[in-house]
Amino acid sequence: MEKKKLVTRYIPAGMNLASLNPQPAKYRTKKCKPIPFDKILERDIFLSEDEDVSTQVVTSPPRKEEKERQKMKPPRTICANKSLCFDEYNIKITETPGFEKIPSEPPLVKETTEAPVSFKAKMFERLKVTETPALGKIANEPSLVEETITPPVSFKAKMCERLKVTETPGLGKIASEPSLVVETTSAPVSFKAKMCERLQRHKLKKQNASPDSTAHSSERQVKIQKCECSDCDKFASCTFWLHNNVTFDETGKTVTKGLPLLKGDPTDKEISIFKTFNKIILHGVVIPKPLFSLDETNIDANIQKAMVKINCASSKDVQSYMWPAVQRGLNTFMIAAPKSGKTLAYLPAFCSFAMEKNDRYAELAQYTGPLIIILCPTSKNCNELHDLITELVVECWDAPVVEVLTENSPVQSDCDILVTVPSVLEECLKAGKVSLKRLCHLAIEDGYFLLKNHNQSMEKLLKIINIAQTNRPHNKNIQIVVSSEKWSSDLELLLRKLYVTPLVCFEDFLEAAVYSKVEFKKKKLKSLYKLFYLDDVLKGHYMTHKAVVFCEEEEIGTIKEHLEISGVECITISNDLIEDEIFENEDMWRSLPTGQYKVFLCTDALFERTARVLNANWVVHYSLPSNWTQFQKRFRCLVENLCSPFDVSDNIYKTNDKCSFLLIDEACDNQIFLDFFEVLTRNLVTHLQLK
Ligand SMILES: Nc1ncnc2c1ncn2[C@@H]1O[C@H](COP(=O)(O)OP(=O)(O)OP(=O)(O)O)[C@@H](O)[C@H]1O
Repeated sequence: MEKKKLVTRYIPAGMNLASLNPQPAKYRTKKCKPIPFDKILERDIFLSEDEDVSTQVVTSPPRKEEKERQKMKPPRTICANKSLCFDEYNIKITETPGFEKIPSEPPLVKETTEAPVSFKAKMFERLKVTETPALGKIANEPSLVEETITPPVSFKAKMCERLKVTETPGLGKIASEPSLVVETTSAPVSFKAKMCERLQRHKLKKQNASPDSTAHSSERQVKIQKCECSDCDKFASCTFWLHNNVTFDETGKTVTKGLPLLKGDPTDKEISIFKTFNKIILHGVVIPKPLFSLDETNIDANIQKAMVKINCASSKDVQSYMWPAVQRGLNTFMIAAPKSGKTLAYLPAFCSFAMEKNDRYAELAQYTGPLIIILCPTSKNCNELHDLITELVVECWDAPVVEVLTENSPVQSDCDILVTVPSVLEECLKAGKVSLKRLCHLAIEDGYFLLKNHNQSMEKLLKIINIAQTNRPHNKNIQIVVSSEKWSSDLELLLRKLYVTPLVCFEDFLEAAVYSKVEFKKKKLKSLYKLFYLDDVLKGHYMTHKAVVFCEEEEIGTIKEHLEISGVECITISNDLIEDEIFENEDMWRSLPTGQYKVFLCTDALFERTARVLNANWVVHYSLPSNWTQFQKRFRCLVENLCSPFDVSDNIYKTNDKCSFLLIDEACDNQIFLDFFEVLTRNLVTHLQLK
């Protein structure tokens, strides 16, 4: 049926129409029974075909004239119920398909003189009929009907209240609820229009939810009334981290979700490849081909120019592997020394992503919130990072919008890169000032520090991001990049919990040993007894556990002699050997079969001249080196036996599979000892909880 707009006038809710505008007796119906609202026919609401809609009146005529006009008018049969009286008052109804059609056609009844209260009653009646669990029940309808003398605002306010209370994410909020309450003198049509629009939206969403609309997707399809996981329950009941136009609770709607950030139960044996490239240890399911210069990457040309300007045209060791990995969207953990280029390993790629947002993330254009979040330990770090980004994008005409958030304040809606600290992000999410709907990349600077010292905020953020990611109405995943100077049990927990196993990259052999759960043993004793202790450690084990012993140059002769007297065979390299002889010795040691191993005895300086002493099981620190860096480098001898925490079984310590023995005597350098002690404590406590 073709719809026509109806000319009518505003009747404030609650006003007794009969008293305002009494009808001549001849037009009054005889005790006409009110007809329930849901029985009203479409034709009762719309004008008949021959009605001239061009004569729509927008303003009410003067009351006297109007009365006269009413008297002259023949009785109308437009409304089945006088309480609607749409044709007689200037209410302009813009009926939309959102209103349900009324199926049965009751006989038409002439206009009645019933009070406008019935309009409210009908509205309630109608709402009751179309009641859904999402809208909830009206608690005190009868009393509402009685309140006909209350000002019109109360009806609207109550309706608003009701809508507000029963609001669900599926229905979305009415954009301007407060104004509805305030605008008590404006025409109720706006309220009605909103109701219509809302119903229409609801109906449209139902239509759009046909399986075909998402059938093309190859990702996980989750049928959402509400997904059955408890996370979704949480999401449905607590929407503070997302704004309110997400549509998840639509009956029968199929939504394609992205992969979660975290998984429920960690599984073993996930990392299959462990590779060592000169100074870099990589562990991951896939290891991308390294790139050694900027022009091999897909980083934006203008960002490359900026990198060249700051003398970063060729990659640092970590960057060689991280540039391609980050570019491919892999989750990555990089553990390397301070100023080793960790930030510039991911930042240029992230800035490029933000600049390509119109192509790369076209489907996210309708959402707000940052595409990239970078979490730093302090506000100072945030500002430094902001400066670095500015340096990188200075030449770009389409530079991303970058915002540093160091206090709880609203984030620009067009922000692409948000740099902040965990506690502030947590607060902003709670306050609904940041949306995660567009988030596709998350960088955690100094992961060791953040997971240890901001563990509670980090815990919440990771969980919230995980929930948000699995409940967003699109299938984009969130890439996570963690940079850190140290490895810890907190990082291990995060590694195990990430749904997509990351590529782990170490530039530090000691940190890789911590990662691989090498057992660290220490013995404090007088230097006189060190030789005897060394005997004890090696005798009976050295043939089955390849050992490298580090000592001072002047100690080599004594140790070798002592060990040989005890029946422990050694291979030594000393300063008087030329390169070829060193190579021969290390080659021989490398190729010894199990059960016939010999101890490899060397100094730090000589060890640095070797390239292939990589497959030891034990590293014995007979003497400490002069600095911490040399100490860290000693762990290179274990590198071929390192494995991921996924591969380490519980009884690893009982097998003495990979061990470090530290002999501490009077000559021990205090600082190295303290640093080493700190390493020992790393795996003792896990601060993060990601249940
Ligand atoms: N490829 C490169 N070539 C030359 N210099 C580089 C390169 N990458 C980074 N640098 C320089 O190294 C310094 C540190 O870089 P970056 O901030 O990326 O390291 P980082 O490991 O993240 O540092 P931090 O320990 O402060 O976190 C910067 O001054 C930067 O200019």
